[in-house]
Amino acid sequence: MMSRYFLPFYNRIFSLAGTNSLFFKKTPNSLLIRNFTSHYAKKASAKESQTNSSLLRDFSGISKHYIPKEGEVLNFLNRYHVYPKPATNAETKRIKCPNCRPKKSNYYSATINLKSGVYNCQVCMKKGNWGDYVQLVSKTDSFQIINATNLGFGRFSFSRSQSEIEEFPNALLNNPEIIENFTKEHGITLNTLQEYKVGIAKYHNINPASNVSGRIGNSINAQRAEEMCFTFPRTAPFFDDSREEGFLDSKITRIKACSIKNDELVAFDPPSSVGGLFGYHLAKLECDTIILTGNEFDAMAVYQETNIPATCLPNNVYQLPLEVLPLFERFSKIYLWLDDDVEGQGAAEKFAQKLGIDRCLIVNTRCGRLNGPINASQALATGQSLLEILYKSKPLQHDQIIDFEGIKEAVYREIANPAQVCGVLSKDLPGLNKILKGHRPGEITIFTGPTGTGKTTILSQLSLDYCRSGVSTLWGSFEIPNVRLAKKMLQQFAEKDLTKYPEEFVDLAEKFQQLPMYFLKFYGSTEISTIIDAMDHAIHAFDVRHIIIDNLQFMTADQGRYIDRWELHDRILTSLRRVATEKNVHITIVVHPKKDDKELLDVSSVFGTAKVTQEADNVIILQRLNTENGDVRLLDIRKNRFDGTLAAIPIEFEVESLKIKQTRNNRSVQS
Ligand SMILES: Nc1ncnc2c1ncn2[C@@H]1O[C@H](COP(=O)(O)OP(=O)(O)OP(=O)(O)O)[C@@H](O)[C@H]1O
Repeated sequence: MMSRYFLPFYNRIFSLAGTNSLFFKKTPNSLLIRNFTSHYAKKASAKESQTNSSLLRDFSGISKHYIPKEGEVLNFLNRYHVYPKPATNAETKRIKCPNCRPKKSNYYSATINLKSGVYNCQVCMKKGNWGDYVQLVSKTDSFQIINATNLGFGRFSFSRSQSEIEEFPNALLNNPEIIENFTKEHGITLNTLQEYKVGIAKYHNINPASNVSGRIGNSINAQRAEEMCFTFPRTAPFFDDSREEGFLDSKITRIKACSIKNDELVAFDPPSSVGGLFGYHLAKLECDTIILTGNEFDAMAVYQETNIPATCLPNNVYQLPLEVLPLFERFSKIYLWLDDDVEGQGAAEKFAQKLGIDRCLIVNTRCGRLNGPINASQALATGQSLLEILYKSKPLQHDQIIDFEGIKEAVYREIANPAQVCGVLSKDLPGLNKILKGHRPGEITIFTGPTGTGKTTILSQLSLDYCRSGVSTLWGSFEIPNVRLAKKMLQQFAEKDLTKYPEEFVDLAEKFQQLPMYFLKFYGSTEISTIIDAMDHAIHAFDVRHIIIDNLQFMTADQGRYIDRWELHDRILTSLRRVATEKNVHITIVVHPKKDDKELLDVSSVFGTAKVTQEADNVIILQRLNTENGDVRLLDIRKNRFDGTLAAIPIEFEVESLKIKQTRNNRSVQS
């Protein structure tokens, strides 16, 4: 299924990022990219007869190289009530033109190819690729996805002036000892560092939450002191109209600061996400190939050894956000060189689909071996030939039918990384890992418990926990407003009552702003089709991997007047199951229990028919028991499709941090 991907939405992201940053006050990002493509088109036309129009047009949010999946075009048409009629062949259908639709005489004047999504109108002569069609049909800016920045958290502009930022590389040059240590440790030369404009500077608000693999500790309070950091600039092209013949240059749009002592401590300046990529300025106009790696060290290692421009993911998590997609449009070949493990290769496949699989090649650092270096920087450090590894890259298979040979490497990878197959681990609740083994994509979790026992509070904490380990998260809070939810989350993030420490808000908000955490603006009763559209969009635009719906009853209030309420819930569960499976995301749904006198709830207490819990992979019940020692709460895992382990964890609540933790000296109780 395909969602509505909007240009208005996309432009909003650009303008949000752009108008507020120091540099972009005069030059919003959208203008910058458009000017860049325009300039590129001018140059390209001199060399080859490229279609300028395709280079000049605005980016629709979907790459022009994107190939729709089987059935995606038809599903989209059905969703928008566009019912195609037969045309000349089975693959092509007649549709109402999205451009000249208002005129009745022009009904069904356009054709669309159900495989490629390419459309063409014989009346208004409008034609375009799948992204263009989606953009035309999805005209209304109804996407209601926001992040902490939109909620008013954090900072939008650089912490210092552009001229100070441009001095960072010189500060590095004045520190030969740092250069020597870096070169020795990573095998990356001073020349490469300079080409990438790497520098050093002091940053104080280092964020241990931004981390790809989540290997770092939890304490965010220990990081208040200033740290000397390497600075890795993100650059974007800039076209200066004022100069004769135009002038194409690049400007620094954002800095990633990374502690010299501990490269897992990271801060972004500005904290809000902005268009621009590390080393993008190295891809000159004539370049048609780029390598996308997982981090700056890999990008520099690859560029140094292959001489092919290499960049890395912008946000330190497995996320290729909409802001940077247009920067890849001009390349005809993109190598995806992410970590050769389950997570990395899963992300590489997803990004290849997003960028267009026909122009992507996937690099496996291990080249099918069970062990060895996992990424480019490790390969460089162990003396491997990066060029040889690059030559062995392979395209992603189109075919639906595959033999064992085709999946052998993926099977090896799963054998070599059993922990990653189990999913992302909770840092706050190790007891939960022992039972559920981890937070896995493609699953549905039903979370229930009596009213007011702390379901939202726990899910807020858990989602934050996974998000800090790099799981991009979308919250659908239909009961409590986003500002209240975000406030609760920020208190859990700070691990203290912020009303007592208001002076810490600014720093914390900046850290929080950098998390891949998004919120649906919908509130109260909302149609499931609207929600699925928004989910699809968030999955495409922000690589969301965890979606929380809190809660099913509020989301469906006043709906299903003509059908049974339980039947409505069944239908919704079927739709959400399909999203979880097809898009490989984890969906957690809060469902209130039936009105029941039972003190101890069980799977049959979940509101609705048995289908609700049958569709679920996990059922977690927050139990509240009145004992002689008072009120006791348990996280009771009553269904676990992954390995069947069932148990209950006694929990206690900390009022200051609004967080739960496993009760001390109290092991989980086997069900
Ligand atoms: N384990 C707990 N022990 C005591 N109080 C808690 C606990 N968890 C949350 N609370 C407090 O209880 C209140 C309700 O919490 P919360 O909104 O998370 O409950 P809920 O189960 O989601 O409610 P509802 O059923 O209305 O959706 C909040 O004020 C919260 O701080």
